[in-house]
Amino acid sequence: MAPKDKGKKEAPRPAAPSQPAKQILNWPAFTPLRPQSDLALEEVLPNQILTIPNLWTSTLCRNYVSLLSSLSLTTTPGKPKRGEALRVNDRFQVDDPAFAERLWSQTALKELVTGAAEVGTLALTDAQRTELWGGEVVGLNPNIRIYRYTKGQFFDQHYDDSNNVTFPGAPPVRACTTWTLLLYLTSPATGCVGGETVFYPKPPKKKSKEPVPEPVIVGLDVGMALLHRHGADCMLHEGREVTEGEKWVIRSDLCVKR
Ligand SMILES: O=C(O)CCC(=O)C(=O)O
Ligand SMILES: [Fe+2]
Repeated sequence: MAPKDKGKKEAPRPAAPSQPAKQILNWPAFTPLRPQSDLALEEVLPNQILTIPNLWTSTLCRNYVSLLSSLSLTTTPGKPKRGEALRVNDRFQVDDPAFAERLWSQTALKELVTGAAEVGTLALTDAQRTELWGGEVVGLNPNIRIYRYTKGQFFDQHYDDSNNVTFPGAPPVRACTTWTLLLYLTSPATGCVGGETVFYPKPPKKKSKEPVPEPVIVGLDVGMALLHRHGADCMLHEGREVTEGEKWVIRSDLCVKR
């Protein structure tokens, strides 16, 4: 749950189940990729916002954008329900456990997040890592969302909720989401202007003389993954308006055992 009374929530998933991925998409292989030793988790705001620059190469991002451009995306309604954030973008959603597993295991994500990589991880004990991710990370949310923002589109301020997820298998693994994953496929280098993801630290109490903290602005960077804590400790955030070109993002979430 997001902090109470402090802002809007992202709209829940539509009730209608997504279509099986195989009927729709043949996701290209994750190639080329940089060697894992070139990649690192970077702290933008410790405990809240982390990035992995170049998780995907620009070639891979370009190939995905050209595939995704052929999909028929749904434009979200301009009028949100009460309590939901205004979001104007084009999106495609699919339940695809196999793709989520590939994105987790066939990129540097799993090794960097779990601390298995030799370089580029955060210097944490196992207990600190469990605390950071909110439990034992088991993979990515199979609910994969693709966003395209064209000129004038944006995602207004909101909090991301935690959701329960069940990973298929024998036995199935019961998990819940704890961090949002955004993978940016475009940036100013591909002609996309604006679209930054902006986080608003909690303002000080009314009587406090503390200054209002500056927002944390994460600019788009082709192939960069952004992870931010969600659920009860989610920061208020938004996807700023795109003013030129197209912003493409793949969204999933880190899942921990429950
Ligand atoms: O597109 C962005 O920069 C933000 C997306 C977002 O906040 C979300 O998917 O919940
Ligand atoms: Fe969000």
